[in-house]
Amino acid sequence: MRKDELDAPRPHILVIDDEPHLCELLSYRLEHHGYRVSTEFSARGGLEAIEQGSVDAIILDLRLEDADGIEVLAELQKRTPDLPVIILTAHGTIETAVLAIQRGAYGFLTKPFQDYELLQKLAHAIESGRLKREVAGLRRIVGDTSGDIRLLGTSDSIAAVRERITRVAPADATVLLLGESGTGKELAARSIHALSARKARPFIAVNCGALPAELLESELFGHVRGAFTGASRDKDGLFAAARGGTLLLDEIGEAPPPVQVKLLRVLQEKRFSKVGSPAEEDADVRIVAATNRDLRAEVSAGRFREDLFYRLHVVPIVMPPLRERKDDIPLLAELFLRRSAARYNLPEPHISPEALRVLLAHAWPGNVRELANVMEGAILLCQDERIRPQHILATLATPARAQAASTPGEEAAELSEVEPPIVLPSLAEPSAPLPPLRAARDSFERAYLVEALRRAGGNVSAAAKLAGRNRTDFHDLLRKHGLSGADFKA
Ligand SMILES: Nc1ncnc2c1ncn2[C@@H]1O[C@H](COP(=O)(O)OP(=O)(O)OP(=O)(O)O)[C@@H](O)[C@H]1O
Repeated sequence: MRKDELDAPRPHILVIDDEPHLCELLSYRLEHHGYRVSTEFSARGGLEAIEQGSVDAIILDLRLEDADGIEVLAELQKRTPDLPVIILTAHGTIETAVLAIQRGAYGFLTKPFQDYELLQKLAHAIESGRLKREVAGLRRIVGDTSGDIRLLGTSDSIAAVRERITRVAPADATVLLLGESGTGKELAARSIHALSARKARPFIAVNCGALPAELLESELFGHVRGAFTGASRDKDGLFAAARGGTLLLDEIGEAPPPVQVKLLRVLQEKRFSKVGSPAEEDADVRIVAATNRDLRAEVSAGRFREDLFYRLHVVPIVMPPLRERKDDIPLLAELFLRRSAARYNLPEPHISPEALRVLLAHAWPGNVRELANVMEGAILLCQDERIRPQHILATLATPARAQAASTPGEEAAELSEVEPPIVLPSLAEPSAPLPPLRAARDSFERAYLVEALRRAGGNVSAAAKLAGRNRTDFHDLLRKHGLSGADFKA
């Protein structure tokens, strides 16, 4: 080994796998190649371990005894988005591994794997994590705002939301953000934090619907050693981590009843206790909650506590759906086009007036998130300086196609040429920029889902069957692409 290699700190790998034998084997192999290795046998232990910091990459088994690997991955992504995760999977679970990649895992290895595969993937993953952190650091230095927290748009309704945010942000009042998926609730929460006196302290978002009650409770409030099997040490929760800052309770409508009880106490008394401990601590945290459910209906149905509802409903802010503020579409579409062009290092095309009309005709069930995805797909399909209707239609849901195709004249002729249901970036065109594999795969996946829904007449179970996927996975895919079965019903 060279001297500089000896001096360099050894990359730290965290292995989360409930098979002790495999953990031992991986440690042995990786340590032999100069890595520092820690192992955890449970999701809970793994999540605790990354809080100690200093991990460079994670190897995660998708089948853990105490949690579903996909959910653990989502949690890891939320807490440490730049930390690369390599998934370990057995034969026969490749589909899940692919889903994990779509959810942000760096890569996957199928058991049994060869040393060279493991080492190669790890080296790439660590390098990619390092670059991401470096870029994020540079962005902070040059004040780049592509991770922007402003709610853009010139419509009256979004201007009213911005104004309300500006007014309530400095006060410490609890804010409840209501609105469909993809309307910008999380972005609004970040704006509130950034405009408040707490801005120098942490902003932490937690999805209350993603974890089982017990795990969520310990995530939020922490636990003491011995509180439950496997609680081998005291651990702080997110209320402690966000001290002085803001905690976004996302999908609050899905919070399990025991967690609702504890949250009510925090809102009433500003105090909480760790799981398993009688001692109380101050909750110096501003709470922002968000939901796409009708919380009043949840209260009436007995699924959400009425007292908690009133505690949260201090300052409600309703995020308008994109279809009700179509004036914002041109500006947002341009913005997402510019961002995607920068991301893929492509020239910035213009949106043709015909393409803009298609954008304006669509109902946007997935709201701003869907628009961002469609513009990303369009730039990858576009081969010159103009985004045309077919680039939009290739990744857009059916209703816009139907509405746009009824437009008279030349434009309708252009639209009728775009029927092929699944359009791939033209790989046969050597002069066209080759999109990154992942983006091309996403673009294809979306067009495929649109076609499956169209053929199944909007029936999600039937479409899932056509695609050979189970209903839950299929729903996840639809959500990812901002698609809804309802839009394909006759
Ligand atoms: N007005 C806006 N200006 C700029 N970007 C926006 C705006 N609204 C939403 N976005 C972007 O759209 C995407 C979805 O927004 P966000 O995650 O905040 O929505 P959400 O309502 O929290 O969705 P969900 O309920 O599914 O969690 C994000 O990338 C966000 O930055």
